[in-house]
Amino acid sequence: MATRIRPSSKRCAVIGGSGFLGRYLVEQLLDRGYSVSVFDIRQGYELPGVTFHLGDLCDKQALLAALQGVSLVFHCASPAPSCDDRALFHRVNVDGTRNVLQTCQEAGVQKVILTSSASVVYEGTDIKDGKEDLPYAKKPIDYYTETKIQQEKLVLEACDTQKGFLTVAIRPHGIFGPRDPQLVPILVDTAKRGKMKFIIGDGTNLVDFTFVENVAHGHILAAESLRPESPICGKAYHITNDEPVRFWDFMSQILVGLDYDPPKYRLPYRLVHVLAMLLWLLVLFLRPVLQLRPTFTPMRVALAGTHHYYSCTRAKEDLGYRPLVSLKDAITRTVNSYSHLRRVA
Ligand SMILES: NC(=O)C1=CN([C@@H]2O[C@H](COP(=O)(O)OP(=O)(O)OC[C@H]3O[C@@H](n4cnc5c(N)ncnc54)[C@H](OP(=O)(O)O)[C@@H]3O)[C@@H](O)[C@H]2O)C=CC1
Ligand SMILES: CC(C)=CCC[C@@H](C)[C@H]1CC[C@H]2C3=C(CC[C@]12C)[C@@]1(C)CCC(=O)C[C@@H]1CC3
Repeated sequence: MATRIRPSSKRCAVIGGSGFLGRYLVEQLLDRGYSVSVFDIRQGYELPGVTFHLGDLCDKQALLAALQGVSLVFHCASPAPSCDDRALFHRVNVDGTRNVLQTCQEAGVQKVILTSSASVVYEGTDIKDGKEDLPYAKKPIDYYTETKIQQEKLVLEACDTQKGFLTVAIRPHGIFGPRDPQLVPILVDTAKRGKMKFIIGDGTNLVDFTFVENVAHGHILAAESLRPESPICGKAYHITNDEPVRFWDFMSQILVGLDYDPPKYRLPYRLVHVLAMLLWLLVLFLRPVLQLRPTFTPMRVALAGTHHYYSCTRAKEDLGYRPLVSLKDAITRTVNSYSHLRRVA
């Protein structure tokens, strides 16, 4: 019979710890004196004090081995939203998360912190100062969001204070910062292809973009506040920069910071959305013979042309959360870190 190592409160595991957010989480945890194991399908970097366990989170035996002696688990692994593979999202985010919860219980883990997403309530229409009690989206904008909803429900429903198995979900929105493989690279690539000339809508829609260090900080506060008697058990928390910004101002600041021209011509939101829907239907129709990846998907157009910002009052009250880095400083640090993507004259 295998012997179980007694969990220590400063020993934690980060599932998805090789990824963008995961690595910041690992760095902050080390700074706070935790010993950290990373479980991921790839090893993204090397860092003294971090042990890597490579495997798929759907594989119970691999995960069980990585969770020995661990009392606290952060689960921030997911296929990238852009991959558009329904079966993969379901296998990893839903079945895989069920496996994470069962394996954590078997390994004697006491606390699970899930990285969910504020988009679990977003349906492509305006959300202004959205609170956590908004209902889950009935028509999620994509498969990624559909499975993030199911994932969050599984994790929050597994919370059982009697058994000492405690869970909480963090819902960040629009994470950005140095080393992000998504937001700035997509934006620069779009600009290089001459497709960043247009503002969709009137350009006044407000959105949350959240600096990655603030998101990691919110996760650690949640972990350290999670106790059987605390009000946070089984709840979801928005973590944002608490400074909603005009979507197009944010994009323009990054572009100008990297010497690209900001978008200046206005296009009506409804028109662009309908065109993106028609294009999407065409892509689906042609899919058996031709794989096309349009820049203007209905989901992207909705993200670019609607308000979607969220209140983080609950996190401030229950977790004592305050963003560590302001939006202004976050943008400066991010732009400076992407000097290799700067426009060459
Ligand atoms: N980025 C954002 O703006 C937002 C992100 N989130 C959530 O935050 C979390 C982290 O996002 P982010 O850091 O951007 O994502 P990343 O893709 O950078 O990190 C996720 C990590 O998980 C790994 N992974 C994927 N599938 C598996 C698997 N089956 N088993 C083990 N590891 C796996 C990935 O490997 P590989 O790279 O090889 O796939 C990657 O290393 C996700 O849950 C995401 O849904 C929520 C809101 C906004
Ligand atoms: C706040 C939030 C949910 C951010 C998510 C990040 C991405 C979804 C964005 C990163 C770059 C963005 C982008 C567009 C849409 C949203 C992003 C993919 C456009 C495609 C919107 C339409 C355009 O004119 C081009 C934009 C390129 C960058």
